[in-house]
Amino acid sequence: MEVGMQGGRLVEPDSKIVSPTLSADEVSHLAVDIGGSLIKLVYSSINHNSGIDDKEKKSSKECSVVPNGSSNYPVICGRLHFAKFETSKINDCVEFILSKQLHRGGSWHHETFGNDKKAIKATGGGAYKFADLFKEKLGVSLDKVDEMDCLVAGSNFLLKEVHPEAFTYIDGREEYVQIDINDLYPYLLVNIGSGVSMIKVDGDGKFERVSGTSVGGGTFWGLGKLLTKCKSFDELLELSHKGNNRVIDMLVGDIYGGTDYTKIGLSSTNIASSFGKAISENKELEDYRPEDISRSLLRMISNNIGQISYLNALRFGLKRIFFGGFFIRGHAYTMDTISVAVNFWSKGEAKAMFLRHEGFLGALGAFRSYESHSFDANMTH
Ligand SMILES: Nc1ncnc2c1ncn2[C@@H]1O[C@H](COP(=O)(O)OP(=O)(O)OP(=O)(O)O)[C@@H](O)[C@H]1O
Ligand SMILES: CC(C)(CO)[C@@H](O)C(=O)NCCC(=O)O
Repeated sequence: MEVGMQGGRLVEPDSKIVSPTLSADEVSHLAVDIGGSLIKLVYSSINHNSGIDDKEKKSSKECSVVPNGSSNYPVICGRLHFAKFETSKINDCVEFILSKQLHRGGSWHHETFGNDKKAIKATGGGAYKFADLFKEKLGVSLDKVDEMDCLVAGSNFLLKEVHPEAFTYIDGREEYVQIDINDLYPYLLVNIGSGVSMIKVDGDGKFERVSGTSVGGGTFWGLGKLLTKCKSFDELLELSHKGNNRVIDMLVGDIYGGTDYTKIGLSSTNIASSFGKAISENKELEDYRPEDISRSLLRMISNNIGQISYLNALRFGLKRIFFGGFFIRGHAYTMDTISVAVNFWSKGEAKAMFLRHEGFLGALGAFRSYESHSFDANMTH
C-alpha cells in the first residue's frame, strides 16, 4: 500500500536536499507500531527527481492515495509505504526490514547533523517488549512514542490531509465523507485492535482516552480460532461471509414465538442473546458449521463495540465516531453491524465512519513524530 506524501515537508522552490548517499526513490524514514496482534510499518521513499509518476503509480500493486491540499511550493516528492506482519512472526518483520534496509533510512541527514542515526520511531506495547530484539538483530534503538498520541496524530493527519479517507457504510454502500477541517473536532476515535480504545479527540494533541474494552479484535480472532479451527484471520473472516448467525444466536422471535416486542422497540429478528441458541439445542460444537460460528462471533463483537462506542459518544455529546484498527479490515459485515448498532442506539443521531487506512493510525502517528524532531528541520534545511 502506498501513499503519495505531502506531510508538510515543503521546501522553498529552489532549495535542494543534497545527499551523496541517496539515489532516486530511496527509503528515508521508518516508523513501527508493534501491537498485540500485528506489527505495522510505515516508511517513506523519496524521489529527488520528479513527482509520483503515473507509470510508477500504475505499477504499484498496492493502494495508493494522494493527500489533499495543494501548495505553491514544490513538495519533496515522497511516497509512504505500508506493511504489516503478525506480531507472533516478528522475525519475518525483521527480515523484511533487513532485506529492504529500512533501518538505514534517514541516516543520511543524521550523519550530516550528528544525531543518533540508529533510532527509529516506535509505538505500541511492542516498542517496549521488543526493544532488545531490534537492537540485537538490527542494531537500532526504538525511540518510543506514546500509543494514544500516535493514534490521534495518525487519525488527525488522515482526516485533514488525505482525501478521500473517511466513509460511511450504509445499506451495503460506502460513501465518502467530506471533512471540513475547521469543523472536525470534537470526535470519538474508536481503535479496534486486539483490544479497543475509545478516545475523545478535541484537536491536535488534545485528547482523552475515555473508555476501552478488552472484547475486541483479539477476542474475535482468538475465540474464532478455538471454535472453528481456522488457521488464519482471513480464513475466519472469509467464513463469516457464508454463515448465518441465526443458527446460533437466540432471536427475540425465538423467545416471543415469532412476534416482535414492539413495546421496547425490538423486532422478532433482533438478536436477544448472542450464541443463546446453543444452550437449548442438544448439539456439540462439531454440529455447528464454522461459517455460522464465525458470523455470530463477528456480529456479537462488532455489535458490542458499536454499542459501547455510541454510549461514549452520548456521554460527551459527540456526533461523529471514526472507527480504525485492523479488526475492521474493510469487511462489509463488520462495518454494517457497527453502523447499524450506532444508528440503532442513537436513533440516527450519531454517525459511524470508517477510515481507509484503518490499521495504520498508530504507525502513521509515529512516522509523523519525526517531524517534531530533527526530520522536518533537516528536510527543509
Ligand atoms: N492478518 C491478520 N492477522 C491477525 N489478525 C488480524 C489480521 N488482519 C486483521 N486482524 C485483526 O486485527 C486485530 C489487530 O488489529 P491492530 O493491528 O489494529 O491492533 P494491535 O495493534 O495488534 O492491537 P493493540 O493495539 O490492542 O495492541 C487482530 O486482533 C485481528 O482481529
Ligand atoms: C492495552 C491497549 C491500549 C494496547 O494497545 C489495547 O489493547 C486496549 O485498548 N485494550 C483495552 C483495554 C481496556 O480498556 O479494557
